Amino acid sequence: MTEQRTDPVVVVAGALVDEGRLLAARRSTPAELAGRWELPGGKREPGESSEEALVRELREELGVETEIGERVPGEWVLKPGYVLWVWAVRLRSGRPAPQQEHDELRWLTRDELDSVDWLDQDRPAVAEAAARLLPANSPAS
Ligand SMILES: Nc1nc2c([nH]c(=O)n2[C@H]2C[C@H](O)[C@@H](COP(=O)(O)OP(=O)(O)OP(=O)(O)O)O2)c(=O)[nH]1
Repeated sequence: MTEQRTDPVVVVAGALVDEGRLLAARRSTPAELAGRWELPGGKREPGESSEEALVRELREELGVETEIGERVPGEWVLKPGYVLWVWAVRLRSGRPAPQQEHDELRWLTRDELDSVDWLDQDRPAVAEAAARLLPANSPAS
């Protein structure tokens, strides 16, 4: 018998960077993920490109308009059948504010990345995004 294979579900997420800081978002749902930190985003809907999905998700989840930049190379398994793809994202307008899916947002310098409890499966993606997108040291204050 031939093995049945289906493509994994792609979760698209944004590495929003502003003034040398990366935006981390704390999930408020579902219960098993609540309190853990992630890169905001979500699943693509049928017919949407990844970039379109990400712009929509960031509008819904943070209330902002964004410009999608380069993809952060890599693909991270979130759970069986789900993979995470990440893009560099810049703010076009608005100031991110938590909506339904999150209850707190924080802008983190590279030195502060370990100060939040990232979802385990997000850690390698966050490390890769930070290595590519954040300055090596905290910006001078
Ligand atoms: N958005 C996002 N989801 C993540 C990350 N890491 C991680 O394991 N996940 C999981 C949580 C969810 O099971 C799934 C994404 O679902 P979601 O709830 O954010 O997406 P969505 O907005 O399309 O949700 P829905 O309409 O199906 O409720 O991936 C991450 O960094 N960002």
